[in-house]
Amino acid sequence: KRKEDYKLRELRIFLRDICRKLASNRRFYKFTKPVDLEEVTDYLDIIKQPMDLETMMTKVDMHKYNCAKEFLDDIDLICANALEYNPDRTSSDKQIRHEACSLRDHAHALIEVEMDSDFEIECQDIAKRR
Ligand SMILES: O=C(C1CCC1)N1C[C@@H]2C[C@H]3C[C@@H](O)[C@@H](O)[C@]2(C1)O3
Repeated sequence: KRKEDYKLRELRIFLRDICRKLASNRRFYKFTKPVDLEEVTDYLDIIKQPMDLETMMTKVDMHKYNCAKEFLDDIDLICANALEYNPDRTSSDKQIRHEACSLRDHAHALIEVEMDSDFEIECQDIAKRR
C-alpha cells in the first residue's frame, strides 16, 4: 500500500458520504437510478452517456474516481443529460430541469464546504499520474 493509495481510500470514503447525502434527498429521487431504457425507448438516441447516482456509487467502489473533480464531472453529466432530454416548455420538463440544476449546484456546494482544497489538489496530482 503506497502513501497515495491511503489518500485515494480517504477520497472514496468522502465521496460515498456525498453520494449518500445526494441520493437520500427526496428532491433528487429522479436521478437516483438509471433511466429505464425499456420505458424510454429513444433515450440512447439522444443521450450518449447516461449517468445516475446509483451508478456513481458503484464507480466509487470500483476506484473509478481519483479526485473530486472527476466525481463532479459525472454530476454535471447527470444534469446535462436531463436538460438535453427534457427541453420543452411543459411544467414536467421545467420541473426536471430545475431539479437537475439544483442537484448540480447542491453537489458542488456540498463538496466545496466539506473538501479540504489541499487534499483535492493532491488527488488531482495523483489523477494526472494515472
Ligand atoms: O430524463 C429522465 C429522468 C428525469 C431526470 C432523468 N427521464 C426521461 C423520461 C422523460 C420524463 C418522464 C418519464 O417518461 C420518465 O421516464 C423520464 C425519465 O422523465
